[in-house]
Order: sequence, then structure tokens, then C-alpha cells
Amino acid sequence: MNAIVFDNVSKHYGDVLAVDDLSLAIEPGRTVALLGPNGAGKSTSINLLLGLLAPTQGTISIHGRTPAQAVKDGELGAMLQDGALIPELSVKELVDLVRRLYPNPLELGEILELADLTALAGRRAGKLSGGQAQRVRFALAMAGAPRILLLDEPTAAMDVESRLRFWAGMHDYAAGGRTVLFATHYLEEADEHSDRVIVIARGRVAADGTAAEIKRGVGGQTVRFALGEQPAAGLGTLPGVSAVEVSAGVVTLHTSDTDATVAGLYRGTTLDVRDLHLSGADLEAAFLAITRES
Ligand SMILES: Nc1ncnc2c1ncn2[C@@H]1O[C@H](COP(=O)(O)OP(=O)(O)OP(=O)(O)O)[C@@H](O)[C@H]1O
Repeated sequence: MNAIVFDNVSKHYGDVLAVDDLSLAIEPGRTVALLGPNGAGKSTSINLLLGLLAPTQGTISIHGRTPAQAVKDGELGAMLQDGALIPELSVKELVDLVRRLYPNPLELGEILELADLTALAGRRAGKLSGGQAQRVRFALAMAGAPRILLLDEPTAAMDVESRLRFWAGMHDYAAGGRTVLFATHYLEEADEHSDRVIVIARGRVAADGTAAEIKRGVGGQTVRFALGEQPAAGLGTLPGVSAVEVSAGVVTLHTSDTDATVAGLYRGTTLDVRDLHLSGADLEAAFLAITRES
């Protein structure tokens, strides 16, 4: 059974169509990035999953249950952008208070370790920096050991070091077969920390696949090498190649799949390939192309 299913879901806020007939399914154990520009509908989708908003149309199911039931059963943990913390409590007291609300919570020490809060356990929540408060929100999201973790722009306000530690904690949490869905506009985070990227733009799925597949889908990659005096005939028929340019003995192949083109070059031709350079479209270029198109 899928962990998360959106079935033709739309959400209107008055005249604004924030989510537009969205259908997608996420298998258990996946770490999925919901990537999109400002206003794409990421937070709305997460709030729909949590049952904080009701869809205008369509249905959402979480391990076969309604969002309300899934929340009640402790299936979902969420780290939202502005969750309030109780300022008088220490980090340890706050995390322990929340974990005790659940039937089978994680151990307190494990949560503090995963969220990199062990050294801050005695600090009052009201005295934390923005990035430290984010780590407490992460801890609270994991406290009940939910099978699905939803993270809305989790690294906003974190410095570089905190980000690294945060992602390490997220991967440790996900490693036990748990499902993680995180919203971000940071392309490099989607690229590095998910095994599936769903690009949404204007409330619709604009692309869906691994970061590598999405990059391949927009083309813009090249394979370049020194050809010298050898003939360029036949290079245009190599796998993935859409155009061939030759200039001053250097050939540039424009391709949608550098791996397949290079394999074809070595296996399917007898050319003496020297000074090989590959360049790929990065996720940023792919993202801009996709969100502009849709
Ligand atoms: N409560 C609301 N009332 C009216 N419009 C809203 C409301 N919440 C969101 N919207 C609109 O719905 C659209 C989707 O917003 P949403 O917050 O889901 O996008 P997002 O992808 O999370 O954006 P961001 O990356 O900026 O956080 C936007 O056009 C936004 O202005």
C-alpha cells in the first residue's frame, strides 16, 4: 500500500487555485523532495496531508486512511515553518512532554541525538536561535516515531553546519524504512537528499523522477572530445544525440543522456577519443526550464 496518495486533489482559496488537480502516489520508505518556486502549492499540499485544510475536490489517503485518522493514529509527524514552542520549558522538557503524548515514542536520548540537540538539552526554548528552534521542531516531529515525516522548508534559518547535521539526522531517521516528504526551494537539497523529486509549479506536477532523470529530461548536456583528423560521420546517430558540432578538430555532441552517448561512442565506434569532457544540465537549469514551461 502506498504511504501517500493524492487523487485528483484541488484546493481553492477563494479565487486562488493553489493546488490544481494533483494526483501522485508515494511508496513507503521513500525520501521525496517537493520542489517548487514560491507560491507553487507546497505548503498547501503539506497542510492538506495533515488535515489542517480540506481539499476543495479529490481525496488524500495516508496508508489507506484519511488525513484526520492518520494524524490521530500517530502516522504523521510534521515540521512546519512556524510551529510555536513553549518558551519557558527547556529543550529536554519540551521534547519529553511531546513524546509522552504518543503510545510508542522514540527514546528521549535518541531524539535529542537525531536532532543534534544533546548539547542544548538544558536551554530554555525561548532562548534558542532561529536555527536551533528549527532543530527542536524537527525533534518534535520525530518524537512519536511516525512512519511518515513531513518537513516544510526544514532548513530555513539554519547555517551551513546545522544543515549538514540536520540532513544526517533526517537520513538516520528515514533509514528504518520510514517515508519522508520535504518541501524546499533549494535545488541542491532536493538533488542530494531525496531519491525522488516532484517538481510542482502552479499547483500541478511539472516533473517527477530522480534528480538525474529530471536533468536528463531537459537535455542541455554535452559530450566533447578531440576528433583531430578523424571523420565525424555517424556521430549524430549515437544514443541521445540531438546535434553534432565540429570546430577546429573538436566535436561537441548535444545529448539528452551523456551516459548512453559515451557508452555508444566507445562500444559503437572505432574512434580514438581524446580529451573527453562531459557537461550536464544541472538541476537548476532543469528546474527553470520546467517551471517556465508549465
Ligand atoms: N490562506 C490563504 N489564502 C489565500 N491564498 C493563499 C493562502 N495560502 C496560500 N495562498 C496562495 O496559494 C498559493 C500556494 O501557496 P503555498 O503557500 O502552498 O505555496 P508554497 O509552494 O508553499 O510557497 P513558498 O515556497 O513561498 O512557501 C499561493 O498563490 C498563495 O498566495
